[in-house]
Amino acid sequence: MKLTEIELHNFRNYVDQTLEFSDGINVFLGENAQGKTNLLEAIYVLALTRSHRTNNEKELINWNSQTAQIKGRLQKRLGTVPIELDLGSKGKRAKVNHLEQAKLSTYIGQLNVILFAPEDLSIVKGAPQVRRRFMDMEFAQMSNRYLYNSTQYKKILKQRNRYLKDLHYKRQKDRVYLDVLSDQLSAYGAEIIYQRLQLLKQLEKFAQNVHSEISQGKEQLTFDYHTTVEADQLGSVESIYQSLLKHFAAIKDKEILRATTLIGPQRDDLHFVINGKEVQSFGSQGQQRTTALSVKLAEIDLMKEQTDEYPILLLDDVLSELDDFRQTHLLTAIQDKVQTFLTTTSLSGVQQELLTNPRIFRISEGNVTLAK
Ligand SMILES: Nc1ncnc2c1ncn2[C@@H]1O[C@H](COP(=O)(O)OP(=O)(O)OP(=O)(O)O)[C@@H](O)[C@H]1O
Repeated sequence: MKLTEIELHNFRNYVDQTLEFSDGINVFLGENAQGKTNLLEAIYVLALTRSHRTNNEKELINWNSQTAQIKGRLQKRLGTVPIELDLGSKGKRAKVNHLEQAKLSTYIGQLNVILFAPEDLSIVKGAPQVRRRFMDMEFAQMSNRYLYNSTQYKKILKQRNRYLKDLHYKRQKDRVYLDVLSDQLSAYGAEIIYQRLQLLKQLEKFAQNVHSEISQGKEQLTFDYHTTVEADQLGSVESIYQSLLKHFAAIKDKEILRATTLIGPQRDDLHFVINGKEVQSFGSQGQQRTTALSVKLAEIDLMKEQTDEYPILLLDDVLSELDDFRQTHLLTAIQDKVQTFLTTTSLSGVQQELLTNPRIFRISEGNVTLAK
């Protein structure tokens, strides 16, 4: 899938702007606060009807206007598709092929995007819940079964935690109901852990390729899923279920004392390992950034497997996070695969002669000129 053209009316600091894009790499180049990210945001909003930067949609509309409009032309395998999003005080209106869509859900998905912004570094550096959230969000998008299991799991987890509190504070005696909840939680938990492992295996394969390419084969990235389930019990849903049940039985008193559930997928973590060393603890800043980027870029391949079309890639201020060598390798690794849009204040670290057919837009105070 490619976005061949975008037209903006009163979107942020763009009153009337039309841009035609390259199939490969498109660069929005300029000083700070000139409107680079606004362009990337416009593409994101066109795709998902909401911004990655703000929940207040009024901010997206130019200060001197009441409405804004973003139009895009998509090149898909089956032909050209015009899409359009209108923003105003009465809400959003979306069109596909000039036809207004009754529901935004039929519109979203026309243009698939993957965004990588500096905040995504927290997948590597952040707390475990960031990684669990990452897995849950990604895998729920890819698998209805995963979404179902995690919804059920959360429901039962809530009940179980409430019951543990009752046992703790109200000194309730009936532990049989706790066993029932432990059994249900183990069943859904086992499904989740098993599916995470399967999907992580696929993601790891893709991330390994990207990482190896960016680091020129010097670094091998592997994933390590941390869970209380013993390594030799991870092979099937049934054995994970049995293991969780056994652990629940063993820690019953402790859980009542702490009044909360102490094991399960909501406590697991994902560790990233480069050449045998954990990146979170031992990786350099550059390695941590490359890892986050590799994991994010691996989603491109997973999405392609899923939807049969490549998404487009948005990179917000990512180059400055990488050394010159990795900047060039990142861009050459992705340029023939996926249409890319990136914002940067400088391209001096990139060997531009290695880019095929890049289009470089220079942005200054909301004015766009084609530099190449
Ligand atoms: N609703 C709006 N109407 C008009 N101008 C706006 C609106 N929202 C933001 N701007 C202007 O957009 C500019 C910021 O643009 P943007 O966030 O794209 O910067 P940038 O070029 O990405 O900079 P940086 O490199 O610092 O991130 C600011 O000058 C701001 O005043």
